[in-house]
Amino acid sequence: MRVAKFGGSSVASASQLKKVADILIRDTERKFVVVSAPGKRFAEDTKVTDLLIQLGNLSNSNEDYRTILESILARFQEILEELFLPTTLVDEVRDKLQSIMDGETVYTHKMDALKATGEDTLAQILSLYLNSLGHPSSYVHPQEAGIIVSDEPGKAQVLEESYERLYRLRDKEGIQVIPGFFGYTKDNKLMAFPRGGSDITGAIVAAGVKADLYENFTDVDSVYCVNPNIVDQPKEIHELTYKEMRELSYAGFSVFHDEALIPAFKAKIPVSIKNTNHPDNRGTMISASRDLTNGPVVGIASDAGFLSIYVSKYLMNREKGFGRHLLQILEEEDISFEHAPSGIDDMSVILRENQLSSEKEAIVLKRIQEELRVDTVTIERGLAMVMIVGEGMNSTIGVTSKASTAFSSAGVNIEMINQGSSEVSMMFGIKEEGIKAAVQSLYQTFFEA
Ligand SMILES: Nc1ncnc2c1ncn2[C@@H]1O[C@H](COP(=O)(O)OP(=O)(O)O)[C@@H](O)[C@H]1O
Ligand SMILES: N[C@@H](CC(=O)OP(=O)(O)O)C(=O)O
Repeated sequence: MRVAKFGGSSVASASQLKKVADILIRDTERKFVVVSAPGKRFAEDTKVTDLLIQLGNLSNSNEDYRTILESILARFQEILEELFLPTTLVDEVRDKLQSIMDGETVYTHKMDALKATGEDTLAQILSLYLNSLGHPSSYVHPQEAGIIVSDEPGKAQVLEESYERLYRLRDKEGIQVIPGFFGYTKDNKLMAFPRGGSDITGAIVAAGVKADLYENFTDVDSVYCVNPNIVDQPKEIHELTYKEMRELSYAGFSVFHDEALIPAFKAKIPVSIKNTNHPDNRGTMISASRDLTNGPVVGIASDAGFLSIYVSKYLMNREKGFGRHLLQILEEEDISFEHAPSGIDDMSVILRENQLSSEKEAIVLKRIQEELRVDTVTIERGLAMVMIVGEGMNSTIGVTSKASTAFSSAGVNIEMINQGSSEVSMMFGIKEEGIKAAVQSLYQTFFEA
């Protein structure tokens, strides 16, 4: 039994949905389907989720949202018409969006409820379409499926009890279509996962129903060893371990959500990344182990939007509780951190830039100065993290020196190295403007030399 998740690009239009139906019909093992909201049909297009967020923002600021609302409804209308399905669903969606914006109490978190409407509507459309083709299918709402999550709007996390509830879905007949991207709290509040979170729903459903395989259908033939938007036609990766994929996704391989690896990993379900447009291509298989035949480095990921808080204080190494106190200040200001490399008299804390608004920055700087009596505290924005990943990499001599040479030949200064805390990755902090040159040079060094 398999779970197939189709991303936004795979359900962006009626012609894409026809490919989805073909894939499902071809293999009766595909009993569970998780879908995203319609994504981009062409490069300059806007994802339905982004339109829904714009709708929410306009409504919150009491601005005219009619044009956006109509363009959202038009996306669904067009799909329904081209699939020869009744368009009555469009009126239901209009009423629903309107009632969310009017603040009906059932939708406690307005933005989450609006965002969820994209996947919720698409799941209903796909189920209607499969039935119209003569393949029995049912739409299963996440609440009915039993996807129970924490009360964290826009960043919900699944609760353990969901898995047992989901297991009951195994007995249902036909293809079950579940919308991705959201679940419900114990007290029935709709909560969305982080952006890109339909991958997470797919992994949760796969773990819950104890699937043999979780297939993640997208718009690329495989996971490539670098982001294809940085290097043209990079090499494909056919096998990855959970650990490798988790690190690569975290560090910028947006093809699969990093938080989707854990449920699959815990339940030991292999994940297959496939292209909806070329479903017969091999794709990428992610599992607990792989043959270590293709060199120590399997992928190079990069992500921008980080900042570093640098503090120095003479004899910091002898001051008990310094690190704890620094991190406690961040905790008390509701800021999460990503990395914290340290030296004898200094320590840096790396955060995502969106964690620290300019108001919060002033508060944090003041608190660090006053409470920790540091010699220096500075904040550097505009940083990027470049991660090279591979099982066995840290036990291979010379990887760091090859990587450093690649950075220097690209003319990119390394601001920070974090090596060794993870068994499978090495991370370099650089200035954002160096990303492209650094990744291209690393690609040449590890994959083309
Ligand atoms: N290393 C990588 N390998 C493959 N795709 C990548 C990689 N890094 C970034 N991507 C991007 O991820 C995209 C697919 O992910 P996403 O847009 O979330 O798809 P979907 O619409 O299926 O959810 C690709 O089109 C590609 O631009
Ligand atoms: N539609 C949501 C969730 C998602 O997973 O989308 P996609 O499969 O297009 O990445 C988003 O855009 O964030």
